[in-house]
Amino acid sequence: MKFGVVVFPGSNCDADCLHAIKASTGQTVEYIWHKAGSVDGYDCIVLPGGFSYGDYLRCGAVARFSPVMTPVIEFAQKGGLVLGICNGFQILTEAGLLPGALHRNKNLQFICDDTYLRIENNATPFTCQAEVGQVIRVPIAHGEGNYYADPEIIQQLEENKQVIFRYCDPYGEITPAANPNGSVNNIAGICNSKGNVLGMMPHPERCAEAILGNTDGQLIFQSLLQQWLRRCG
Ligand SMILES: NC(=O)CC[C@H](N)C(=O)O
Repeated sequence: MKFGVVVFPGSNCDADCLHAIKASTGQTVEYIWHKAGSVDGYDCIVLPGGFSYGDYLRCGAVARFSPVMTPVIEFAQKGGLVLGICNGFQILTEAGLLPGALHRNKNLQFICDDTYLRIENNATPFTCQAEVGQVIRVPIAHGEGNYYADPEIIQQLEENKQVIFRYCDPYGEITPAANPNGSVNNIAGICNSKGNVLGMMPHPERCAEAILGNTDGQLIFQSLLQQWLRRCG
């Protein structure tokens, strides 16, 4: 399986992603420069976290027009796997590959903290190695992570089980206190209706190695590998 991690000007989690995906899956992982005109040959595209284009206008609003986004959108529309982490999630909403938007955090501050996430759906390529209801600990680091969509969109997301991760307490309870940024329904990550595009604000690449004291993030990368082996192996 071949992963590609897109590097935008201002990405700062690209190296972490490349390293964590390699360490978690043993697969080939390469950088893709934002000016690339093609993503041919990749099985999964990762849009990493960071401050693409200095977060000018809104987070992700400029990166969405990077040349690489044309082939990434085509790849996603053909069913290719796309994972957006933090700034990557923001870029996916700006590009229209995922519904809704990431607003400023409710407290208007940049938040860097550990969060607990409840896995809401394991019938996706990103969570097939997880149990529904499983709680994982994954850090966040963002200023604009407050997920918002119109009530009709939220209803659709909930009915179609497109909410994949929800902020919860350590016991899996979805409480207002466990919601770090004001996201509607404690939403931390969603997928598109086909299930091949996922955006999440927390950073699995920052908790995917024993030396970091937390390997929970491996679950996402290992799920991607397992579903690929099942389909193509
Ligand atoms: N870690 C990140 O990707 C941060 C995303 C974005 N710059 C924000 O602050 O919300």
